[in-house]
Amino acid sequence: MTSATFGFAVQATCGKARAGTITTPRGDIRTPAFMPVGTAATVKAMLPGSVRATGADILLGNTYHLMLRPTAERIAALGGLHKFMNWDRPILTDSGGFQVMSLASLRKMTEKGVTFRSHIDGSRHEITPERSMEIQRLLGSDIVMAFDECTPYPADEGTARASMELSMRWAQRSRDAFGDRPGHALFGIQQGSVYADQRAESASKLRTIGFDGYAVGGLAVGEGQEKMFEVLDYAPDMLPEDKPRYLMGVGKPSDIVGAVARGIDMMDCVLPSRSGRTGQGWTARGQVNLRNARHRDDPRPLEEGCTCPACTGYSRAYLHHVIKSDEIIGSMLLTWHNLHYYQSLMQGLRDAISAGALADFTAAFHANVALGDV
Ligand SMILES: Nc1cc(CSc2ncc[nH]2)c2nc(N)[nH]c(=O)c2c1
Ligand SMILES: [Zn+2]
Repeated sequence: MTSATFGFAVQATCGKARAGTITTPRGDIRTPAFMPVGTAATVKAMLPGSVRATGADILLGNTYHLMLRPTAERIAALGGLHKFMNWDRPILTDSGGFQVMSLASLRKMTEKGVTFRSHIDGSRHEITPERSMEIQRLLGSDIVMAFDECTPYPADEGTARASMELSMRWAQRSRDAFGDRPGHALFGIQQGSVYADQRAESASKLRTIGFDGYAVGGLAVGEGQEKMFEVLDYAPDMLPEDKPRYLMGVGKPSDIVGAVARGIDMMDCVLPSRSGRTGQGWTARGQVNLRNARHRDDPRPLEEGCTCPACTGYSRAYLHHVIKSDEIIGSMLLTWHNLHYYQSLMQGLRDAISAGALADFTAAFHANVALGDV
């Protein structure tokens, strides 16, 4: 299905959890949704068709990486990011601030924006809310993120407040620069660290500005699952319930189950792809480290019953061998399996919410993980 405009409809709820659909001109996104990360215009070790085969409806791109190489102007001249990377479904792009703070050097932040030197070749660059909106427009992304500062953790109340207030001023400038782009969405990003009053002020400011969706930012920054859930016990409720809620940078499977139960509709994380390349397999029974010698004679698949190419075509012994030998197929198979597992988890969550049985699903999820890998 496609729609000329951007829309969101909730089809079912179970407690705070919602099952819904985001409609975009490039296709529908079933929520709760997990978005694979395609930082440099590729989900590493995967062809776009393979990403789709895992069940992904949308993937992520990165303003920071693409502005440095090959540049947004070059991608625009070549027809935009969808054509460039051969993915014709929705793309969400992050706005660049988070990556600048975590990757670039010689960073200088002012009210205007951030100047920095590229981690690739040391060249000087500047990102402002206006430049971030221009880059994401040049890329052609369907969901654009406001330019924000992800408040580091831990931050005292004064530091968190100054950071949140800067992000809210940048959110207004992002909205003003984005303009009116039917079929394209602009998402605001809530900050406020772990302080409920600041989270409320941030949400209120974002509502006043008005966005097509709202992200919970400033989490998954080292606070740990318990603290993250403590904030998620109230922060998503502060955001408009008729718009998608996106928790940025999350997470491992148990993070995802807990976040969905607290009202989150969209998540993204490099974990399934990045850890796949190091030989980590994620399964319903927990993590399996294929580098471990205990797998070298094991003829069984990574996960019994999994229908992905890694589990239907290969043994643990083979996966152990190609991972230890650093063969490219090892990254391909483990990434595919992990993304397939994550999408299966999302499908299970969507089905459980629609059946009003999320508590049972959650209990079974934790019971399976407790069984551990055999
Ligand atoms: N934890 C976390 C992760 C990300 C990157 S999400 C991402 N970008 C590309 C891939 N994934 C964040 N991004 C922004 N803009 N703001 C945040 O507060 C924030 C917090
Ligand atoms: Zn599998």
